[in-house]
Amino acid sequence: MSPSAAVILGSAPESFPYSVLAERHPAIIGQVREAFPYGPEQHRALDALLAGCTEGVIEPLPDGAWGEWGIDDHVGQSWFDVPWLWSESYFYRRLLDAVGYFGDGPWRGIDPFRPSKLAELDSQETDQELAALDELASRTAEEQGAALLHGSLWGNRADLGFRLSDGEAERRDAVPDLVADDSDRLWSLLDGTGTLCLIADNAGRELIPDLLLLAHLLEHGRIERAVLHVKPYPYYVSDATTADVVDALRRLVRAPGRAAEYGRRLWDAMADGRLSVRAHAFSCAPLPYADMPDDLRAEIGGAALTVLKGDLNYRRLVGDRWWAPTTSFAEVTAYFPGPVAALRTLKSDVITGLDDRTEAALVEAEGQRWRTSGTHALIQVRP
Ligand SMILES: O=P(O)(O)OC[C@H]1O[C@](O)(CO)[C@@H](O)[C@@H]1O
Repeated sequence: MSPSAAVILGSAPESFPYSVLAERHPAIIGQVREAFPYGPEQHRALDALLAGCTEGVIEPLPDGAWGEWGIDDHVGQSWFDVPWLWSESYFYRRLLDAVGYFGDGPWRGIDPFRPSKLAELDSQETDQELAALDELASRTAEEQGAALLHGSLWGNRADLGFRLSDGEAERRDAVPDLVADDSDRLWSLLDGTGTLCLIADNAGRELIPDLLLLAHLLEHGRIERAVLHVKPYPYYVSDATTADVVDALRRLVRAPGRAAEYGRRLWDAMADGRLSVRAHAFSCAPLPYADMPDDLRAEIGGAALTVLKGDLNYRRLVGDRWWAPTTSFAEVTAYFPGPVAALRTLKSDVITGLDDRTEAALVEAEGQRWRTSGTHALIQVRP
């Protein structure tokens, strides 16, 4: 029998999910309001959303949207009483409606999070991270691959340093930064044949290292093709869309040093089809990947490996549930149509696949803070 556990809701005061619904969402509304010179219509809609998201109930979406994603089961319920994953996702959809993103007016298609994404791309930290590529050039291909894999992993914390993994340091630590590390297994699946699907997470300082990793894998013949799955519309503040991929590639090709070479190779790979971008509607669904539609299942099932980046994708991959931390990652991902890897820094309560000793050491050192602090990460693979 496949394992099961209770779905995470946002209803428990003091819990992390509750704080996201009660505090983080109102703060995001405030930031979006500040970012653009919206008119009275948008301000009124944002006011209504602010009141609704903390004290109201789930309401129908325009044009009967989300019928296939369970909205009829939730209309009339408090935002805090439906699955947290569903409620958060619904918040971003409602926010886009409020600012006219899907409307017929002049604000159609304007990403309310674009200013913060661009600021990150333009930051000094991004300059420094790209400059690190010059130093990396003298390393072996394996060392470069390991560094870029870790860059992509820790980029999920927006704290990228192209860290060459220091195995010694990790053994010295009582609680390792990396709480599970299947990277050898991951490399063994990249044998040069087939397609890698990379299901991206954030734009800016996470997407840049994701792209660098893809450039390396293509250049060194570890994969034949890559498909980068991004969001069809802005989501969870910084999630990458096609426009963000374009911005990141333009940033790379204009950078000094080796970064531009990586950018140029990716640009060429886009032109000849070895790298493509996909923005499937289900990428913004409020549901776990276990519910993915048949066309996506077939597409992903044909890949040599699918890599899911980030915390939200991890929640959707294993199911946003109160798993016991030692629940088998292989069992909860058995439904996934093909080999799958998760690269994630830990930013929410969900966790699977830990061994007893690691869990005990984490709890001993930090109570339950390790689950949400973003200071730990994992690489988990189910071949
Ligand atoms: O960008 P990531 O790694 O997907 O993290 C986003 C995470 O932040 C949260 O929105 C909480 O703040 C989680 O719901 C989500 O899992």
